[in-house]
Amino acid sequence: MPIEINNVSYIYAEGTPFESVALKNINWNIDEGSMWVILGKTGSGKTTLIQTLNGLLIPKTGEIIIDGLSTKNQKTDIKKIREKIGMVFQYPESQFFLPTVLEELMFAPKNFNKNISPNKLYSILNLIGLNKNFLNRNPFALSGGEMRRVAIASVLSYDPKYIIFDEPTVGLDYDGRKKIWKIIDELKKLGKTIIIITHWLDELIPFKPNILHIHNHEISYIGTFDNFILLGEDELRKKNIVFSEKLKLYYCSLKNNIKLEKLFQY
Ligand SMILES: Nc1ncnc2c1ncn2[C@@H]1O[C@H](COP(=O)(O)OP(=O)(O)OP(=O)(O)O)[C@@H](O)[C@H]1O
Repeated sequence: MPIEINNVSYIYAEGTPFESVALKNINWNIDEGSMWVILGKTGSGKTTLIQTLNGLLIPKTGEIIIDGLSTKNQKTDIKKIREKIGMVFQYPESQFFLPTVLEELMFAPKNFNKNISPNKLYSILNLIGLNKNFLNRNPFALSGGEMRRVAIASVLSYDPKYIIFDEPTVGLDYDGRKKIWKIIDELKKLGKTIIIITHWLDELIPFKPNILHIHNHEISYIGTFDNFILLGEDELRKKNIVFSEKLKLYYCSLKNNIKLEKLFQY
């Protein structure tokens, strides 16, 4: 199993008056090439969970194993884990710190002692839909959508096997969101394992990712996309999921076994 999360709990500031429980008894296996979405209302523990995956946070209770490497084993080289798990943060500008896009894209491979050929660089630019001229641009002087795509490119530059997206489409218009979902679709086709935090479930209908729903820091649902939707509007409202018109239509198509897939494509 490429990623195993075994009975993980996480408490911030444990043993102090500021103690705050973030995760309780999380058990989750992530297969290679699979796609997952993590849902849950604000404060439920989503960010904490993804931060435990690449060793940014080490749980005291339970264990996380990435391709056989435990994040809590003192002998594990945490850099090896970080190289496998790319994180695209919610606010891309928080990831940038160099004056040009080219330097941003070259930084991580250098850090992981990896070469990135010009061809590889151009294929990444092609995938994210930006031309060569962007390489000389200041990353802070790009539009929100362009910044988001450069942030994805900087993660792709070191070719991680697993890619985590924290709210990848937040703040973008329809066109910008569509571009991001198309990139994610390409990455899925390339065999990457993809984990996404989002609140907009209806945008994910074309992908039908597996769902991990967290409520009060515990897993309240783990399973397929369609079975989650089939829980229905009332049950999903309790899980803080907005049952949009699009989700309602999809729910009806599932209930009545009518194929409407084409309607939901980008
Ligand atoms: N650095 C921290 N110190 C103390 N408590 C924290 C810290 N970070 C998060 N928490 C608490 O842990 C719990 C889980 O937070 P987390 O950020 O993982 O939730 P989330 O589901 O990602 O929320 P959001 O959707 O708002 O990003 C919350 O109660 C939060 O207040």
